[in-house]
Amino acid sequence: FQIDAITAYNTSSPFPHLLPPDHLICPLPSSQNPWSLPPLCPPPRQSSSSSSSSSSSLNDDEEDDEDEDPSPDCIFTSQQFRSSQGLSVITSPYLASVLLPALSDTSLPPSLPPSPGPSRVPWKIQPLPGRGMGLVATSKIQKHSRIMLGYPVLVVRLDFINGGRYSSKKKREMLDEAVDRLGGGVKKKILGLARSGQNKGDGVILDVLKTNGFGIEVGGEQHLGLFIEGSRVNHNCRPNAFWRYVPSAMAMEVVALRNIQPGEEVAHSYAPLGYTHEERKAVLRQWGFQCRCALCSAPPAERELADSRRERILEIHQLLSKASDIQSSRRIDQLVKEATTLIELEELHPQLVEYYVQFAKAYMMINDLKNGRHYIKKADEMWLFYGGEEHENVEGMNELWATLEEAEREAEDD
Ligand SMILES: C[S@@+](CC[C@H](N)C(=O)[O-])C[C@H]1O[C@@H](n2cnc3c(N)ncnc32)[C@H](O)[C@@H]1O
Repeated sequence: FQIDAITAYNTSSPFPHLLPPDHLICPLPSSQNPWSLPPLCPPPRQSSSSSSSSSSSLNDDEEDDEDEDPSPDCIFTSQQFRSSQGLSVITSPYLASVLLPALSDTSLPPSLPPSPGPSRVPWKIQPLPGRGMGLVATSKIQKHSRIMLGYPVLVVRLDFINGGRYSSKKKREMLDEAVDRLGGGVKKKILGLARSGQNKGDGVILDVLKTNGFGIEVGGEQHLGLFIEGSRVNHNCRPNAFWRYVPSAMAMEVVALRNIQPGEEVAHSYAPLGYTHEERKAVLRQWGFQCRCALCSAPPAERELADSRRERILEIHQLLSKASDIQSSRRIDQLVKEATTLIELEELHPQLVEYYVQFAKAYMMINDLKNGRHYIKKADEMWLFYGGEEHENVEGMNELWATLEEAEREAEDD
């Protein structure tokens, strides 16, 4: 199983052998050290190496790979993080340094308070048939409003988990230590996320991470973030919510895609939007469960209709990528309208971001710059909403604007 995805010194460490030689201690002057305990850096195995592309897992101790990363993964802990919620990180010293600006509570914008405060949340966590615990709305939730705000308790570099630089035993010890450093209350909450059947013993933290971790990027590298309440949001193939990550604050927001009525479950999609039933099944198998959302439990005819619409949406994407062959603005208008309607029928609204970009490119290919501008603007607005101001495609959008503006200048010159 391949999964995608920060702290003071504990003298009672159960792993004294993990204590690093001097040169492995993160070299921060103590006055600037944001971590409540000294980082703990067990040396990686001599002959093994890291590899995010490796197929190794915790059960595969003998993995070797060509790219060698000489830096160790260390355990960093801040017990003060977010009004003393606490945070442990397992990553390289360099990547941990990337997180430093996000650690302080005082630099957070007003929209991202360090703790939820006394305000009442519009949901509760309760058992749901066939889906374990889940989030259920207790009052009406407005479209596009924030449903939940959370900060991670654990962030673990994916390469640490999937790579072969540490033995399975060492990985488990480090994960246990990272959680122990957070104190009994947080540890209990983390263990409370374990699947029934998974006892609280060996390897349980890894299992909790695999089934609940959110993929987040730190310094361009994938990490898994564990958010206690966010972990309770189930999957739905027609989601009514999505999650948005704000890297500079390490904040996870769950946001409503549409109005949600009291009693409705709040769920987001763990699989890429637009996949067919079989494609979703394959992705969710990796998460270790069989989906029991309304669409997956619907009669075959309903699922087939959804599949055929999703296949057609993708087909239109491909047709539009060859818009220069079409050369008919009427035909492009038709395809744009058809894709928009199908995306709405399938309730895949976040997919519109990608499609608006495609519509813009198609119009630009046939020199319809007015429509090109219209859809770039719409895509930009949607990227901002779905991805936040720090969204991953800021550069892509800037390039698209630059291409359009150049084409507009050329058209004016002509
Ligand atoms: C991130 S957790 C969500 C919270 C979880 N239900 C709980 O009780 O803590 C993911 C797990 O929830 C269950 N789950 C989530 N969405 C589901 C769905 N649509 N159908 C069935 N099980 C689901 C699966 O067991 C999955 O491994």
